[in-house]
Amino acid sequence: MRDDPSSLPLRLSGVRYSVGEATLIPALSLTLGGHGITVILGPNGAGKSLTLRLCHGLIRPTAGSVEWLGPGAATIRRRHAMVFQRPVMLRRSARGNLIHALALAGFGYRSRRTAAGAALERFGLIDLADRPARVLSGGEQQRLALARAWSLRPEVLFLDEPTANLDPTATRAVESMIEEFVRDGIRIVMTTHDLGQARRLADEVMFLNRGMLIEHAPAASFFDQPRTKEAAAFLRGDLLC
Ligand SMILES: Nc1ncnc2c1ncn2[C@@H]1O[C@H](COP(=O)(O)OP(=O)(O)OP(=O)(O)O)[C@@H](O)[C@H]1O
Repeated sequence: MRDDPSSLPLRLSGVRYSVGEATLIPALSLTLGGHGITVILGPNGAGKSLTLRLCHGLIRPTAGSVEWLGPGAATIRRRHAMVFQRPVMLRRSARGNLIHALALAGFGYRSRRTAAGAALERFGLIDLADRPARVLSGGEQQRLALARAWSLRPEVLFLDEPTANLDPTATRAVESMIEEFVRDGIRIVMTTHDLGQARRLADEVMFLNRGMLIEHAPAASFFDQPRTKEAAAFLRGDLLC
């Protein structure tokens, strides 16, 4: 568990995001605090990835605000990281990719080698350490991307469909890593299209449709008693309009 001051809660107030004439997110307000795993659900094009990108600061709202409100929010070191559906690996070994990310984050020569070794050990990647990262399988690359994010010690980790295109064994391996992150005190915010995975992992669910937050509820009540007809239809597998 971390003992440094938290940068959470994260508050989005009246966030609009437009590209040209198109308003993709009309008005999003939400607060993320506490611990555990928030799963963002919704049909294709609902705005799940855009919401993660807005939270992480990869894109800026056209209107409204994204604010980290905790006492640790002002510290210089970036407190949040994001892992994408298709991880970007540099043309170097698995270990080299970790060391490079740690160097960019300001780790010294010795400490980045130690931290990279620790991440490879911790997540069962040591046998792959010297292989070129780009020849690793999709599941191995995703585990390496997660280990790379973990090694940077983020407080919050945004994961965009971390198991898309992975087989059940690789999916399970990634889910185990996510559960370990939570045990380490990392706050997870992730998207998935896998409802089984959402049920296995989520502490709370944010359900989006057409760029709007329709429900934000504890996972048990969302799955057992969705409050809106849109969420109920989504859980039944019906098409939403
Ligand atoms: N730069 C952009 N320019 C125009 N439209 C965009 C842009 N980025 C996203 N969109 C549109 O915004 C909508 C929401 O996109 P987003 O990627 O957040 O959806 P999503 O919920 O993650 O969908 P999926 O489940 O298919 O990944 C989509 O209709 C998408 O086409």
